[in-house]
Amino acid sequence: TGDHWGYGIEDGPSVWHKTYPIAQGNRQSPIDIVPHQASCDPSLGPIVLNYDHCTSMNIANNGHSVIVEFDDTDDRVVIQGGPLDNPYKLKQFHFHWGGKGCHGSEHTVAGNSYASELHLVHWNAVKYGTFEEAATAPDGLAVLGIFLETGDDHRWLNMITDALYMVKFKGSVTDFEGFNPMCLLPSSLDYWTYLGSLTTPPLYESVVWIILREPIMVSEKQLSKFRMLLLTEEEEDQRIHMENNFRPPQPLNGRKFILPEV
Ligand SMILES: NS(=O)(=O)c1ccc(C(=O)N2CCCN(Cc3ccccc3)CC2)cc1
Ligand SMILES: [Zn+2]
Repeated sequence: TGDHWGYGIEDGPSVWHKTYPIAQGNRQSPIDIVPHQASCDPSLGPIVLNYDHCTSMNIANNGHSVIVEFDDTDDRVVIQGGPLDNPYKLKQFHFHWGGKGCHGSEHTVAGNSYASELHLVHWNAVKYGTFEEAATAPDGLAVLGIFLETGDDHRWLNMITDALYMVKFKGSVTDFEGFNPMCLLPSSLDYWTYLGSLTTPPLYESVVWIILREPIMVSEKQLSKFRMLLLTEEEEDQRIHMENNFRPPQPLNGRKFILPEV
């Protein structure tokens, strides 16, 4: 079994529906966010993040992205407020990016895509026993999406990009402890929110999306280090670089993306 999906012509987003029919479901992600078409909901409060006790464990190349995993056995790293009825616990974060000089965000804003997009994946540990169980429930996951725009060097992203050479090959993992993702947040927590799905197989429709409106700035040099990652394993002869690992926007199907009263 294992994943035989990817982002190429043969195995990319346009054929995922053959193995994962939910790809053509009615709450798929990502979407194109058109700010002036957003609905206002004054009852939506601010997002509250509490990442202070950082319990990152490792950084890994899973053949689709680079992922930093957290120890979610404690209840310390949480997101709450906004559209969320419960506190959710941080499980992992990962990135999506483009090729050299190409943009690679998943969500777009009025048709414009950013260079990259960071996803902080949280799960509803109040209602569900495990991440895997939550990942199949309509209110199981909350993913915080942050856009990355090219500009100045991001001083804290270097901690991640400096570790990427250790996880060059698919299937590689290395210790990565004590990283606090608070350092990757923009100055404003203003957000849009909508109900959607995982943007990779199995594409479960289990995600409350919270997309921050303000991007963070990273340098082209930092982004180029993500493209050094390989889709292929160490023992393989072929070396295929990991880039353009993003799904394009999906039909809204009548969904609204909402912003709190500005
Ligand atoms: N781009 S994203 O939408 O933010 C995103 C979020 C989370 C994942 C994620 O963690 N995985 C790996 C493992 C768990 N599966 C679910 C599962 C698979 C098999 C048995 C039960 C649940 C989901 C994919 C992927 C993508
Ligand atoms: Zn993602």
